[in-house]
Amino acid sequence: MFELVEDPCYYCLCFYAVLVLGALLCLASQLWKMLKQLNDEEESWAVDIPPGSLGFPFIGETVQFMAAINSGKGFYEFVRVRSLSWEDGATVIILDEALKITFKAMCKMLLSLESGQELELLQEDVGHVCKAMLAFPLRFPGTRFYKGLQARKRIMSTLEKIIRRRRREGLDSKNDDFLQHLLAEDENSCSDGLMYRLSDAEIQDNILTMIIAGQDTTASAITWMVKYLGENQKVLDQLKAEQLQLAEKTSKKLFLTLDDLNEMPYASKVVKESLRMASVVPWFPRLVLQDCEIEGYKIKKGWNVNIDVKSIHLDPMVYSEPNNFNPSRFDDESKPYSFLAFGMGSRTCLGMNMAKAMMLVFLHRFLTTYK
Ligand code: HEM
Repeated sequence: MFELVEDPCYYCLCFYAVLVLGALLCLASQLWKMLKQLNDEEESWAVDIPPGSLGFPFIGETVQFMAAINSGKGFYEFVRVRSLSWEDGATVIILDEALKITFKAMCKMLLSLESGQELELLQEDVGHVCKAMLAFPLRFPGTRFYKGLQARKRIMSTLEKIIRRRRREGLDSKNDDFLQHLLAEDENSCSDGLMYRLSDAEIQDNILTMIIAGQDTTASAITWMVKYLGENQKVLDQLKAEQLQLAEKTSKKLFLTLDDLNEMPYASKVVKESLRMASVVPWFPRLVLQDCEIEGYKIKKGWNVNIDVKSIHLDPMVYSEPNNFNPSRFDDESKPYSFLAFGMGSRTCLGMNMAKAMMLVFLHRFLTTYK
């Protein structure tokens, strides 16, 4: 008969092994919980945080930072590659970026609003209103049209608050913008009793009209301009030379001035040629006020007619080789009524100069800052 006698050391070993395994499992589960918590927090914040990476848990981007310090390029390289998100080779949707730029510029000019939550909410709501303008007018919750109406109400109440704030601050406040001028005109018209006084609702409506008329149009003009430049290397080279030369003079300034814009003769022609080819507003509807005849055709009073701008801009009788992007065609004076990008006559675009300025500033920054 044998009796199995086990070595007490064997029990000890097993006991320690179980203990170590338990401790490892415990550690792993704690680590897992922490990582999950970090991940959840990151996801819940991801909507609001700036683009880029937070790096690894705990150590962040310390390794990359140390590598940059020790590299020949110096530590600022670490900041540089992270600050210009357009530079990381990612796809840039020009229209989206241009919409942000033009919205900001418009709000600054109209309301001196440059950043903050009010601006962000306004931009979102203006987007809803623009979509609703092209939607089927169904006033049911959930439809695009309904969302646009709700967004318009919110915009109006934000503008109302801004107007009230302005009136409280007094009209001699530091803001020199469109709203301030409208309010000042209003006060004057009240005191001399000669002019019609705009109600606050009319002022709000005017401001929203300007934003809608100016944001999308200018952003799409910028987008077309970038496309045409991308397809025409010679034009791009000539334009870049002009802008780099100007940049030498303006590099110490924070802002470009009107005088600087006047020193961009070639860029101005690039803007004009882009507007000609793109015809952002391709036709204008008009109501015929009296019977008339055009080139032998009788046009009756009361008819709706459209002025077909695109056809005029691409007519070979008006512009030679109209499908070629050639800014130098504007070296010579254009034929009368041949350039209709901003309309003509009493309804000419009110924001024409602002739109041209936005496009020129965009070109300058785009060509002197990015490849
Ligand atoms: C590249 C950008 C732009 C283009 C192509 C453009 C084009 C036009 C055109 C073609 C008209 C005349 C429509 C017609 O005759 O029926 C017009 C009118 C108008 N535009 Fe612009 N526009 C641009 C930018 C702007 C900006 C930035 C603003 C505001 C700051 C603006 C405000 C207006 C207003 C208020 C009218 C109506 C004028 C009136 O009916 O008396 N536009 N625009």
